[in-house]
Amino acid sequence: MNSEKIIETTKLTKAFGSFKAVNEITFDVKKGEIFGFLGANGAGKSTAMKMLTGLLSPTSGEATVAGFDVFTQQEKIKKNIGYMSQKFSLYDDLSLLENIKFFGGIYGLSKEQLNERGTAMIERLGLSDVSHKLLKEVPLGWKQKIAFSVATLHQPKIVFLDEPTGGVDPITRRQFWEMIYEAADNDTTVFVTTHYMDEAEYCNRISMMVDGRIAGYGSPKELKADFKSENMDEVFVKIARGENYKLQ
Ligand SMILES: Nc1ncnc2c1ncn2[C@@H]1O[C@H](COP(=O)(O)OP(=O)(O)OP(=O)(O)O)[C@@H](O)[C@H]1O
Repeated sequence: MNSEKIIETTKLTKAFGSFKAVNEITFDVKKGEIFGFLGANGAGKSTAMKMLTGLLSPTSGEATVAGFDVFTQQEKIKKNIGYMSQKFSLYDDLSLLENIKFFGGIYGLSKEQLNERGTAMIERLGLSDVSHKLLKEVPLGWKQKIAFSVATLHQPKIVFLDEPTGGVDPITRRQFWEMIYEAADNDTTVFVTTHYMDEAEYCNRISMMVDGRIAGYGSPKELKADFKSENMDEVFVKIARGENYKLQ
């Protein structure tokens, strides 16, 4: 990780009528960082993420993603990012390798790149022997790994992961996080939402949202010190209860 900012927001806001789903959030993400974006249900994470991925126009404030403006350069942003959602939209009736190639094609990779990177990816995942299996035949944990591979095959500058490990067991989650570390080691910035507080500990820095605003921001170590907590679970509970913090 270096000190170059790859995402930067200033008072970024999204209002639906008079309701501010995201209310003046200011934060930055550094290149190669694993940045955790946390908050209770309805705190405004998805709305913020949609603005940062060029899917939703902000109401006010400022933000750049990979150097591009979220108000005016949304198409350029989309070309420079990868995205994986909890409800990953891979095809159940395609094989693992076919899914990788199909979605890699959508991201604009050539046939040669798809063959080369798709096969290398499958090998790295240890799934070579089963690459012909249909997606519907494999466990959830494998699907998530494939979805992550698809989101990073075009080697984006930033990958956005929306609750990528929902519903899988701790060992599979741990393996998934190894992929995240590997991507970050290769200078891909990782922006990840999660409800698992053990995963929050794996992030370099975190922002925690409450009611559209940022209520906690810093490394896990800093947040534990700020909130006089032993672990991130405790930090989260204190923030969710509205204890001990100043909203941004
Ligand atoms: N299009 C919309 N119109 C009106 N209100 C909306 C719209 N989208 C989201 N909201 C509201 O904005 C608030 C924040 O929603 P958002 O989905 O961003 O939260 P979240 O933190 O991602 O929650 P979750 O973890 O449940 O996905 C919620 O109160 C939601 O009902």
